[in-house]
Amino acid sequence: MTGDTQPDPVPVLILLGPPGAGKGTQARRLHETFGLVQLSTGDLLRAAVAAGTPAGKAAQTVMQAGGLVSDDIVLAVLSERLADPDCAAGVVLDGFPRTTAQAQALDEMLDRSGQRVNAAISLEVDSAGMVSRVVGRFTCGDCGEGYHDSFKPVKTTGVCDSCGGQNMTRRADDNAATVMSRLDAYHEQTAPLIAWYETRGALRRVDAMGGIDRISEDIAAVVAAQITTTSHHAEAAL
Ligand SMILES: Nc1ncnc2c1ncn2[C@@H]1O[C@H](COP(=O)(O)OP(=O)(O)O)[C@@H](O)[C@H]1O
Repeated sequence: MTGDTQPDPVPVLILLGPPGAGKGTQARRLHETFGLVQLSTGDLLRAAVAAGTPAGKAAQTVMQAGGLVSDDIVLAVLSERLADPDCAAGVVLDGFPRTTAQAQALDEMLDRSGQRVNAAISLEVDSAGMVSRVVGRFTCGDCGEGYHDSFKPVKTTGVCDSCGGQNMTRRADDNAATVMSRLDAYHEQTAPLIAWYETRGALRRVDAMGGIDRISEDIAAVVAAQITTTSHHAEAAL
């Protein structure tokens, strides 16, 4: 420990990139490789919608239209989840921050517990190809494995190749019209965060157009360096 009140710093990683860039897939792999907790504000909001909470009811219409949910709602669901004990292992944020105001709020939130963003990893893709990547994708609701009608079909319709589950799910907002709006929201409100983190020396760029395994390796190299740095900081503070 670094003192009576300050816990050791834990890694805080951010995945940046448009819808379809592979943030969810790569965040899941970072969980498997490094034990980092995947915090997806999209998942947290979808859970709130499914549970019919006031936040979920307010978010639902905006999500169906492909716009951005208000910072107040997003910050509330995120900070509640961040307070869970498992997040002390380190987190990978997927889909957050999405605006400069959210990035500032995150810095303030982390600052209060002596933490900081270690790296914002930008998944660099050709945006023009993202609509076809997103429309047609589906996920195993049991193990989380991702598939696509054209690019990665299952061997047996309705059955997960990975775990054998028969619980395939498709997101309501993965239709062409909503994806176009989500891409517009990304370019207008989220893409400026790339320069924002670059200015702060935290940006790491990864080419995310190749095979999933190669991309995972490139991301893992960035994360491994950050985790080493974080533990050195903790040791130096002893
Ligand atoms: N940080 C956020 N700020 C505002 N809205 C968000 C945020 N994260 C998720 N959302 C809402 O949830 C939707 C789905 O987000 P997400 O699951 O991250 O998918 P994707 O990155 O593929 O668009 C977004 O279109 C938006 O309406």
